[in-house]
Amino acid sequence: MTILDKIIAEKRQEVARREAETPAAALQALPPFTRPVRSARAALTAAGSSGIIAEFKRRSPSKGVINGTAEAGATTAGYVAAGAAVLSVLTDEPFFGGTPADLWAARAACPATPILRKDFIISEYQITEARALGADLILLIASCLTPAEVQQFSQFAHSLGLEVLLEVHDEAELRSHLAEAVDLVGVNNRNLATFATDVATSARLAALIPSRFVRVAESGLQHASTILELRQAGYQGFLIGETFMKTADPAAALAGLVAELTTPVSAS
Ligand SMILES: O=C(O)c1ccccc1NCC(=O)[C@H](O)[C@H](O)COP(=O)(O)O
Repeated sequence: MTILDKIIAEKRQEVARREAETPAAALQALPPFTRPVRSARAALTAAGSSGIIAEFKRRSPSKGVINGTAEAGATTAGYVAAGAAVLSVLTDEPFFGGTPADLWAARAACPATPILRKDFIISEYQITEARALGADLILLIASCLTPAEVQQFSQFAHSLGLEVLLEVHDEAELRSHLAEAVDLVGVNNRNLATFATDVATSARLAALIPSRFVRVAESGLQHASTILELRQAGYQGFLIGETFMKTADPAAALAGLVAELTTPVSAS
């Protein structure tokens, strides 16, 4: 059993529990359910966008504790001030130490910035929950879903006004799961079964993603030079968690990266 199998098995129990506690109708009655959605597509493709999707990530199965003290509202507000185009907030508790309350806190602190609910979506209930928590887009992971589920969940997300980021890791997943209904396509450089991370994965798959989708490179990104290379390859979004969160000041780490991305290379 891989870690992903374990995450999904636990997620099925968690979702059943949450749905029994708070039915979808109750979520639909919460004020954020009808708030205007901010478009991640628009934020990533706007002129001058940093393209950075800055992630609030306390811990992970591959790295253990990354940051045991950061608070979601303050950290995401710092990210926005430092130039993040989009925010990502992990809401999985057992494996990542995130909570739905983290998403609430980020939403309250950053009303104008698109927020990705980063979780392992396996049911429409979680998409309704994402909307009620104040998210603007959801993640669908190809390796956890059938192509038919990607289609169904994308259409359901759109019916709630949410955008969809489809995550793939290789050519086969891209071929089998890419659906017209998704808005952004992310290439995860991390193999979720083995944790092996190689940024060359994004470079390899770039040309296979039709340009009508916003391309997002995910995981293992550390250096401005890598981001500049991936921009050349056609990427407009760069999902980064650990590189920022492992520092004492995640927002300052992001500000440093943004400064490097915008500093012209000297001709000497
Ligand atoms: O990060 C993990 O160890 C992990 C393990 C199993 C499933 C998902 C996992 N990560 C989720 C992500 O996609 C990353 O949080 C995201 O792409 C940011 O990655 P990084 O910049 O390397 O923190």
